[in-house]
Order: sequence, then structure tokens, then C-alpha cells
Amino acid sequence: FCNCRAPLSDPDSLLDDITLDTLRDSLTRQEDSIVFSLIERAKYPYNAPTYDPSYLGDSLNRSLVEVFVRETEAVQAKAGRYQNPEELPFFPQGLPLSLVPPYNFSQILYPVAASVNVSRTIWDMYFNDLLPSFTSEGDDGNYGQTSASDLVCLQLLSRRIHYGRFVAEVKFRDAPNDYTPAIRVQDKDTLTQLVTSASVEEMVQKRVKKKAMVFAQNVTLESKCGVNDTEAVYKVDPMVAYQLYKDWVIPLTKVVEIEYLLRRLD
Ligand SMILES: C=C(O[C@@H]1C=C(C(=O)O)C=C[C@H]1O)C(=O)O
Repeated sequence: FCNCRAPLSDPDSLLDDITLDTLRDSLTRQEDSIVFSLIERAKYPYNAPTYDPSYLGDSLNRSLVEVFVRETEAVQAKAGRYQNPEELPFFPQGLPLSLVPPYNFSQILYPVAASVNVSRTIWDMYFNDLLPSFTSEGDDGNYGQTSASDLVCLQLLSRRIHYGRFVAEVKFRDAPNDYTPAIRVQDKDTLTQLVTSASVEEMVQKRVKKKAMVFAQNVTLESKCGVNDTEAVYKVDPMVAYQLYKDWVIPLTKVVEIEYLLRRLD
């Protein structure tokens, strides 16, 4: 929705275009990208030197992947990536200014609440929990390609999880009277109940697993190539995608929703 040029004269009209359904459509589409990003990363083995802070031997003791992410974010900041409120850098400190003229992105987030950020948690989850669960052991020397694949996964996960800010804003606007008392007393439990849709969560988890089964199987002309094919060899275990959403993506999206709402009346 941020790609449409918004009429400057009528800020309220921006909101009419954004509904819970359009946000959920975007989250559904983002699943495709996330599943594919895992498949792309799984082309390479774990490649431990990419993550070893002593490997580069520089004075800052940064791993290759951290240097890669910082430098790529600097280039992307210059190219205007972070003008879009959907995009958050992992290392915002000291990023260069954008070289491109400003674009009129929709600004629907409540400014104080928009700063909710779980990038550090996503970073730690990705490297400590997710990556070891779907990469093969080994080292093929492709550390630059590995870093590039990691960055794509991280950016997609961050965008998806921080989408919780937009979801929370729309849920709040749809029912301000339901949310306001809980926000006033900063009641996280009630806010969690209000934002939670168990049926949507279950559907999302199952759909992601199915997407992984479809996208990650080897397609050959000989096989029937159906998702129920017991002979199927998956490039990424569909259960990894399922567990990623169940244990991390959905819970962190909800953390973002709740932290956003807690600041929504500041
Ligand atoms: C994102 C939403 O809010 C919550 C989080 C969900 C998710 O991360 O997929 C799904 C349902 C809700 O419990 C939503 O309602 O769509």
C-alpha cells in the first residue's frame, strides 16, 4: 500500500485504503518471500567463518555477516530504502542520508508508537535458533554469498514482524473504544487478547508449511510432483517454516502489536 501516491490534500483518505484484509493479504504474500529466502540460504552449508567475529581479524571484532549487513544497509539507505516506513535497518546508528528525492509514502503510524523495534531479538533468533535448524553442516567457502542470503532472510523477517505496527494501528482504529481502557492502564494481557485471532494464526502456520512443501520440493518431470508425494525431497524441511512462524514470527508480530498499542495514546 505504500506504493500508491497519496493525495496530499486529504490525509484521512489514506486510511480508507488500508484495512485488516489488505494488511493480511500483504502478510500472506510476504510468506512466499520468506519461504523462498530460506530455500536460497539453504543452498549453502552453515559456513561458520561468516559468523566468527575473529575471522576478519579487524579491530571492531565484527563478524563478516555484520560487516556485510552494515555496509549494505548504508548503500540501501542512500538509495532511499528506509524512507518507506515499512523498512527498518538493523544498524540505524550513523546511516548515511538518502540521495534520492523524497517520495510521498503513506504515513499511517502514530509517530510515538512507530519507533517500536525488535530488530535485536530478530537478529539473535535468526543466528542462534533459525539458521542452525535448516542449514547443513559444512563449509564451502562462499561466505559472501552466505552473508547476502542471510541479509535477505533478515530483512524479510524484520519487515513481516514489524508489520505488526500497521496491523495494530488498523485494529485500534477499527475499535478504539475496546482498546483505549487497556492502553490507559497499560494492560498487556488484555491487549494480547484483543489483538489475537487464534484461527488466523493457525491458518497462517499451516499455509506456511504447505508453501514450504510446494516451493521446496524438487520438481522433476518423472515424479507426480504433488505435495502429498511421500518421496518428496525438500530443500528446506517444511516443519522448519512451520516452527519459525509458530515460535517466532507470530509471537514477535504480537509483541510488536502490543508494544505499539501501549504507546498509542502517548
Ligand atoms: C497479524 C495479526 O495479528 C495477530 C498475529 C498474527 C500473525 O502474526 O500472523 C495473526 C493473528 C493475530 O493473532 C492479524 O490479526 O492478522
